[in-house]
Amino acid sequence: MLSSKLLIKYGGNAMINQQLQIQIAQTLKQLSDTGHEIVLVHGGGPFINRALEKAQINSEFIQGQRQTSPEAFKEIQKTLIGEVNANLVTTFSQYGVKAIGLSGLDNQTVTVKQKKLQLSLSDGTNKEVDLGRVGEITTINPELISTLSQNKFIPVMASIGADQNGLGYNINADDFAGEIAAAIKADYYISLTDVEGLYRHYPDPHSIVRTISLQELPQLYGSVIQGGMIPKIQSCENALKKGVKNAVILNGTKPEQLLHYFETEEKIGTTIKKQS
Ligand SMILES: Nc1ncnc2c1ncn2[C@@H]1O[C@H](COP(=O)(O)OP(=O)(O)O)[C@@H](O)[C@H]1O
Ligand SMILES: CC(=O)N[C@@H](CCC(=O)OP(=O)(O)O)C(=O)O
Repeated sequence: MLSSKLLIKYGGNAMINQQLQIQIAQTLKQLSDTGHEIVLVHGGGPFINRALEKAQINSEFIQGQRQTSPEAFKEIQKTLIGEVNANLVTTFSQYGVKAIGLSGLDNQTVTVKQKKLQLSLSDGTNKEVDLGRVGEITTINPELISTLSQNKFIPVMASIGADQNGLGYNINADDFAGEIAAAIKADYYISLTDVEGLYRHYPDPHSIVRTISLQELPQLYGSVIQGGMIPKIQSCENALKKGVKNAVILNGTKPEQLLHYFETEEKIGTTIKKQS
C-alpha cells in the first residue's frame, strides 16, 4: 500500500490491558515507519466508568452518549487527559512512537456547542433530551495536528473540547474521531473496538456484516445498531459523507488486525461504503 493518511480511533474497550496497548504501539511504529501519516483519537469509557463510580457520580448512556453533569465532566476530563492520554503516550513513547498527547483544547483544535438528542417515541412524537456537558463539534482547526503528523509525530488525542466561552465539554470519542478524520482528509478512518465489526444479530460474531453502504444504514439504527455502536457507525457515515475515502471497524483486542487489514482490505472487520 502507498503511504496514506490514517485516523485511528482506539476505543476504551480495546485498551483494557497493558499488553494490548503495547501491541498497538508496535503496530503504530510499523505503520509510521512505512510512511503513513497517523492521527490517533482514543476513548476511555471503562476508565471513566471506574472514576465516576469511585467519585460516587451516577451516569447514564442515551444512544451511546453519556449524560454528563458538571461534576461528572470534571472527573471525565481528569480521566481522559490526566490518566488515559498520559498513560497511552507513555507506553507509545517507550516503544518508539513519536507520540504527542493532546486534546481538542490545544490551540482550540476542536470547538463545540451543547449536543441535543432527538429521541423518537413509540407514539410517533419526538422528544429532545438534555445531555448536559456533552459537546457537538462545530469547528475543527486541523493546523496543529496536521503539522505534527506531516512531521512524523503521532498526535494522540483525548475527546475533550470547549465552546466559544471556554467551557469544557465531554465529546463521544467516535464523534470526535469521525470529525477529525474529515478535517484532516484521511484516506482511512479505522475504528478499533472490542467486537469484530457490526453484527447483524449481536452478539453472534458469525452474523458479521462485511460491507454495508451508507444507503442501507438508516433502517438499522435502533434495531441492529445499538448502544456504543450508534455513535461508531454514525461517525463512519459522517466521515465518508465529508470526503474520507474508507471507513472500517476492526477488533482492537486483536491488534494484529490493523496490519492485516492493509494486506487483505475488505476480508476482515466491517467496511462502510459510500455506494452499494
Ligand atoms: N450490532 C452490533 N454489533 C456489534 N456490536 C454492537 C452492536 N450493537 C451494539 N453493539 C455494542 O457496541 C459495543 C462497541 O461500542 P463501545 O462499547 O462504545 O466500544 P468502544 O469503547 O470501542 O467505543 C460492542 O461491544 C457491543 O456491545
Ligand atoms: C459523550 C460521551 O459519550 N463521551 C464518552 C467519551 C469517551 C468515549 O467515547 O470512550 P469510548 O470510545 O471508549 O466509548 C464517555 O463519557 O464515555
